[in-house]
This record gives sequence, C-alpha cells and structure tokens, in this order.
Amino acid sequence: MAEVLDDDEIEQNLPEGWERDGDEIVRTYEFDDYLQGISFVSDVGEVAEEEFHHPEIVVGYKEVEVRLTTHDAGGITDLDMRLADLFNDEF
Ligand SMILES: C[C@H](O)[C@H](O)[C@H]1CNC2=NC(N)=NC(=O)C2=N1
Repeated sequence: MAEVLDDDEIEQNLPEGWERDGDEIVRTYEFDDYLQGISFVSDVGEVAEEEFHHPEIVVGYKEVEVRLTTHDAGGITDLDMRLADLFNDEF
C-alpha cells in the first residue's frame, strides 16, 4: 500500500497549479460555460478510471474543483501526486 507523505515531501512534490488542503491536494479549473465543466468531469473520470485512483470532483458554475487523497492510506500519497501530474499533462 502507498505510504502517506510527510509535510516536506508534499511541499516538495506538489505539482504545478495544485495546493494542499489538509489531507488532500486540490486544483480548481475554470471554464467559459457550465457544460464545458461537465465535459471536463467526464474526461477526468476516464483518466481516473484508467489509473484506478479517483478524485472527489465538485462542479460549480464555470468551475470544477478536483480533490485528491488516498483513502486506503488515510492521506496524501505518491498516487495522488502521480495522478495530479497526469492531469496536468492531459488537461
Ligand atoms: C479498494 C480501493 O477502493 C481501490 O483500491 C481504490 C479505488 N480508488 C481510489 N481512489 C482514491 N482516491 N483513493 C483510494 O484509496 C482508492 N482506492
């Protein structure tokens, strides 16, 4: 099982555009309209399912918040950092 990272490891490995919020890393994406955000959620879901690591996704008007933590480990792990990096490559 992936190990929970300590504060320094999290700070040193946080992918660009992502912030730490407690036991999660989070990034908010902005869109020109609501349906673009909805389409983005589907794209995120595809990648998450391929990687079998799933974010919490909060859909707002013209923005989507993506939150990552590793539930099995009870905190932020390399699995979260890796998926955040992958999202940065994909979107
Ligand atoms: C059995 C367990 O739910 C699975 O191994 C996967 C599914 N997707 C997951 N997603 C996230 N974010 N954390 C997990 O620990 C996790 N576990």
